Amino acid sequence: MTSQTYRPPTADQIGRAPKVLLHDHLDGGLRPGTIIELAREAGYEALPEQESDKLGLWFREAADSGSLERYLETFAHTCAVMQTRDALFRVAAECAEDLAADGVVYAEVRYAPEQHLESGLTLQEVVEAVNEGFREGERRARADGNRIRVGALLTAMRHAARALEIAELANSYRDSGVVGFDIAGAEAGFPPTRHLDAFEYLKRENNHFTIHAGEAFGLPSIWQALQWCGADRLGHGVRIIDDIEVAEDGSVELGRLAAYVRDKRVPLELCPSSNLQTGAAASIAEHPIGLLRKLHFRATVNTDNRLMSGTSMSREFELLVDAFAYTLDDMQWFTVNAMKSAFIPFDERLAMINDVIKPGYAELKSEWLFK
Ligand SMILES: O=c1[nH]cnc2c1ncn2[C@H]1C[C@H](O)[C@@H](CO)O1
Ligand SMILES: [Zn+2]
Repeated sequence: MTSQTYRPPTADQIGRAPKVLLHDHLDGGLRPGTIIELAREAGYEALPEQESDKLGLWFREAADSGSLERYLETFAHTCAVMQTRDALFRVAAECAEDLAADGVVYAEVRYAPEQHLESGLTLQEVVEAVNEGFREGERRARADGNRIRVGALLTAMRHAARALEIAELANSYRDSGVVGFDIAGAEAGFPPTRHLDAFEYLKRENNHFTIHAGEAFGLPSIWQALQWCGADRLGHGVRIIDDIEVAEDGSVELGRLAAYVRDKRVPLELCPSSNLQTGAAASIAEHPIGLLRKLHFRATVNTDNRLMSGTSMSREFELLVDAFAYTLDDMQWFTVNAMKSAFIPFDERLAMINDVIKPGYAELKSEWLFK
């Protein structure tokens, strides 16, 4: 065996590798057992299953519909049990704990405050409960020997009309735990420009935002998100592939928009498993991430909704390693891309890359020498 031999990272190494997560929904990542307990406490009787394994399976199967609209229907159950301060605190704390146990060192977790007002909480109370939960989860992780930092992204629902209000909310908490803004929900029929006032406001405030675009709808959505709204990153953005042509001889031609996205280093928050469920890709092996990585787009790997996809950051990387024979160097590349694209200040991103991510991968990459 020479040092040139391909050594696929083992599942254990993938688990221990430092990982960075930019696209994860708080209401898409609850533990099934927690949903059942919270539903009992809240008197919510519409859960389709009462046993946690069965409930987890139900979410995965119900989300496996091939349509974003039907996929989104499953969130009615998670949002229903996230209506009190204690429930939000618990879900946020467990989220940080679960991510840290999976080797995630930095995460931006998003949710839509407007979906958590049914029991009388104010928008501010929602944000504060989630922030306190994240801090608690960070502390619990530390007690378990794991290190993680979690920032919140506030999402506005694109079918609703509260985007400016939520953008103002995000801005008012920018120094206390909220690192940016997003819009989510059904994409077809709800173009990003519908919320232009929110994006223009955030730009005037020198604040950061990402936009779900190019998931269920194609290039026009990506184009609007970037050129009309000024998004810093693209949530998914996977359909940028429609603007890339690969000829029979393997030569590649980028259209104007794809060239812009690559030239400007626009981060793509790719979510492979989620895309299989909503129909944006047929299999992991056929997922555009393979080509986008080869072409050096600023691609990142994300979970989207751990509950609905039955996934984790480690699992997403395991699937990619199987499909594309990725190495620890590839994993490091995706992870550094993600850290470069995070919404926290430059000096913190740099320290994360140089003092946490690179040493973590160096340690893993040298293990074969001592076997
Ligand atoms: O992948 C997605 N695309 C669009 N919207 C999504 C996706 N995953 C979750 N959402 C929605 C449903 C949640 O209730 C909301 C806030 O997290 O965001
Ligand atoms: Zn999403």
